[in-house]
Amino acid sequence: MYHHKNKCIRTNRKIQVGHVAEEKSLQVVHEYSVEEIRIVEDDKGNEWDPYSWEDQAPISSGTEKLRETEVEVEVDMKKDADVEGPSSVSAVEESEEENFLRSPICCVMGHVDAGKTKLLDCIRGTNVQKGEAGGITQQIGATYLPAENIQERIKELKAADDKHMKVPGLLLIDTPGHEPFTKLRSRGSGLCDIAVLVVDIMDGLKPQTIESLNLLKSRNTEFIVALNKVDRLNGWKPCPNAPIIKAMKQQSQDVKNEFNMRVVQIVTQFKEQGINTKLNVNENKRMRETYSIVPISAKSGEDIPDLLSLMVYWTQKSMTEKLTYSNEVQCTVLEVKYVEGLGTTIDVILVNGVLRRGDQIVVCGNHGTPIVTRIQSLLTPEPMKELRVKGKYQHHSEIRATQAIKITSPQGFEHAIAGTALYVVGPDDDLEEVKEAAMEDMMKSVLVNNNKNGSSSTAGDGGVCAQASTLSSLEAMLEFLKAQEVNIPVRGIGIGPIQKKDVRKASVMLEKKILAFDVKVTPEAQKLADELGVKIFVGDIIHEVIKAYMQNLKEEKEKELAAVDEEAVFPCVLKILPNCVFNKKDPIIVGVKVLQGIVKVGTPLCIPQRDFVVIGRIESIENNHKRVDMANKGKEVCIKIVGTNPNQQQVMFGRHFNIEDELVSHISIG
Ligand SMILES: Nc1nc2c(ncn2[C@@H]2O[C@H](COP(=O)(O)OP(=O)(O)OP(=O)(O)O)[C@@H](O)[C@H]2O)c(=O)[nH]1
Repeated sequence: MYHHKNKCIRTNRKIQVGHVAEEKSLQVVHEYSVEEIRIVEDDKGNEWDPYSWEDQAPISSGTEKLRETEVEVEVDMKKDADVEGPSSVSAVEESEEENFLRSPICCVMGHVDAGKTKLLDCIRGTNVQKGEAGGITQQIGATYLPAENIQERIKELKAADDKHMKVPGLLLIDTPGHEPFTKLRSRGSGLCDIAVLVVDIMDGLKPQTIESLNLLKSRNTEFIVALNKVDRLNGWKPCPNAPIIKAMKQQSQDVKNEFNMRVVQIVTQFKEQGINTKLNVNENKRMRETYSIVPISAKSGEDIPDLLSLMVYWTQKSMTEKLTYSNEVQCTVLEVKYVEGLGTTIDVILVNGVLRRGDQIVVCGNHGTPIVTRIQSLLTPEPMKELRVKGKYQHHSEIRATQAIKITSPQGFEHAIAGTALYVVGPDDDLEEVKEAAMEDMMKSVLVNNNKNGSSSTAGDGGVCAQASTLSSLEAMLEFLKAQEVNIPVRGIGIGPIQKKDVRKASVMLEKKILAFDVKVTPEAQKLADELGVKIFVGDIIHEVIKAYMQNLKEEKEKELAAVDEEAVFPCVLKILPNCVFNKKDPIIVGVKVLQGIVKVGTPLCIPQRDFVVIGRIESIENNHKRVDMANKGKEVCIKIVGTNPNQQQVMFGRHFNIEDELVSHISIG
């Protein structure tokens, strides 16, 4: 017996169970036929006789308001006989998993003022754009478009007749176009299955269009170009909601000429970015190689149905695997927001799985500790409304993906971090493991992002651990560390006070150093650090932490060289190889052949032919790009020579010595 707390509807010889997308429509997750059903009883105790339904007019979506009905369905299905479903959703999920598609997530991107919000307003029939501060999108908004609404919008299209909509809807995410919002943009685009790149036909490609394009390219995300504001072409005659071909027929030759000229210009601009595009006049069958351009007006509505239809049919046709619904919860925090009366809430995108009221969840916390709480309420805006816009929320006991949801919890989400994953703690999960996984995931993504954006931290095995009080201060610190003049590679990161586990992590690294910004070191951690030889540089100002680290590095180098001084110098004679002078002055980097003896790191070198002028000391030796400590007679290696005494005159290849001179170990130096 399955207990369906969802709304359901009866149709001829069938009962459909699912989630209500809006008053009159149901996102069907299971359909039982008359033959499968034995008893159906609703929450009022009324028994529904399936066999008499044949004679009744069907009660189906669009004909009457759906009732909040709790139904008990006793189903005579052998394959489901052993399954005890805790709720409607889980009762159906196993049998449906194979062929149930989730709604695609579509991210709307583009340069500032290209018309992203206006486009969404036009699709929804709302006016978010006017309500935004200065008309600028400040956060990522999300809107769910149920299939029924999409079908309504595209019903006039010829192509819609012979296509079947398999996805339950479309989740649209509006991202800000202003420069400071790069992080938000990458957050939104990271979630999306397909994107709409909005380009103003009058402006063409602008810096943030190119930035969005690069994000999409780096993530291999397919996209459609919405060439917006066609109504701004001089002399344009508006044709609301008309397909572009029809609208173009109404235009004068001058308008057509200007349109063609601008399209050619924009196609060329995309080509310059390595992207092939073409107007989507007939169906674009080579969409992966050639991206479609759909000319639209978000103001007067031209070609919007075509754009919607392309988004839906292209995703469901080409991304079946990606869109196949999975029970495993995949959920990302998009925004952390304080809402009057609700406290600090999180807006999440549920990509897969089900969230239920009362679920225990784990979310990454800004101070290094994860937030463990329970879902107090699951809220969605009314369908076709935006999550950002204040209004009435619908309350749910459970929600199946794909959806944008506002979540509240008893203690709020004050320190939750946007852009990180939300985990549900299942009955068999170990809470500690889930907490660790949540924080690990976040740390990894911060480090990967940092490395991707040009950090040198991947160079060699070296690198420090960086730790700060909050995520944003950690990100700021990482920015400083990778600045060209500093360039300190980072191997590990952490948030919050330095504890024993952080010291242990650093102790297994080559450098054994922690740079700590604005955090405390627990006494136990400091004790362990002393035992394990981990150096911790702490400070409230990033520059000072870096300065202390640099100073220590310099002192260590000097100590190393001094230690080498005390060692016996091995005699060697080196010949400079032709075309192998890579740096002419301090540090001199040259390829040499060992003619006599052994060349070792630390060996001071001089030039007998030039009055034994000392050119410096060998700091490192590389053989086939690998660091070595020494090289024997006959070997060809690359050596780096650093000056020994800052007060001495700098020796330079080409001025003080040249290719004919042999380099010889200087036995009496030090
Ligand atoms: N004529 C015309 N104006 C439009 C169209 N689409 C948008 N606009 C106008 O362009 C301006 C910017 O539109 P928005 O929708 O706020 O642009 P946006 O891309 O969301 O901008 P950000 O949120 O700042 O990134 C507004 O004044 C809109 O009214 C269009 O199709 N035609």
